[in-house]
Amino acid sequence: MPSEKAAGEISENGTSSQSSTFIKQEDLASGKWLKLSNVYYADPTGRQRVWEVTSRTTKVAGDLPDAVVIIPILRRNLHYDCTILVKQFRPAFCKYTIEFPAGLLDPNETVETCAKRELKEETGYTGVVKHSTPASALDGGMSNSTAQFLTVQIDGDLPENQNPEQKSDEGEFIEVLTVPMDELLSKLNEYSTEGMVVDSRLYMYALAMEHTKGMVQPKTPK
Ligand SMILES: Nc1ncnc2c1ncn2[C@H]1C[C@H](O)[C@@H](COP(=O)(O)OP(=O)(O)O)O1
Repeated sequence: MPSEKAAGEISENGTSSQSSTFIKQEDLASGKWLKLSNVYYADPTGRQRVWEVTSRTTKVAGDLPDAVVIIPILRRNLHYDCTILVKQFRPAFCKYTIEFPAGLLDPNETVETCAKRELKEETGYTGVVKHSTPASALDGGMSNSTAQFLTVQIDGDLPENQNPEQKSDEGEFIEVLTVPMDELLSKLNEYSTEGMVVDSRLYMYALAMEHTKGMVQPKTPK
């Protein structure tokens, strides 16, 4: 029989017996690309609280992601499987970052079309979408920004993928890195040591692959 819970207590599946509710949003400042707002809400005890939130002005619709992130898998005859990463200067850090290819969703564009377009623009490669995630939070503590992650398989033996040529936007200067999947975590550690900032989703992807190889043994219930 389920045990009784105190008000606001979190259950095993993560739901709360009382929930927080939105009250109102007050916009504080807006630029061309980003907006800063105060979001007022009531916590589970009924107390009013405020949170500072950033959002993108480019959001197409609430139920669509702001961005699409591509997980490229490059398959070639007689080669180990590789992934394709992008290195670019990010003004937020004033440093170079290492990320999966990604981009903002354009109006009237599907996530699949966006993934293929961004992959072509940023890396020159053409591929096939194999898997897509739901929209997930990119930095929930400070922003409502979301992304869908699309796994795209690239047949590196096809003629169109022999000499991939980027189609960069004006002001975009992107270096393409081809990294064997097997060496991903150690390569990311190297980039980090060299002073580049590695995107945390990419880092977690590499770390999870190591976990599945048994670096960290999942605890099983006794
Ligand atoms: N905070 C910001 N400040 C200035 N330009 C921004 C911006 N956010 C987006 N942009 C513009 C610059 C580029 O033309 C474009 C970049 O879009 P993208 O290639 O779709 O995404 P990403 O930069 O994540 O790869 O959007």
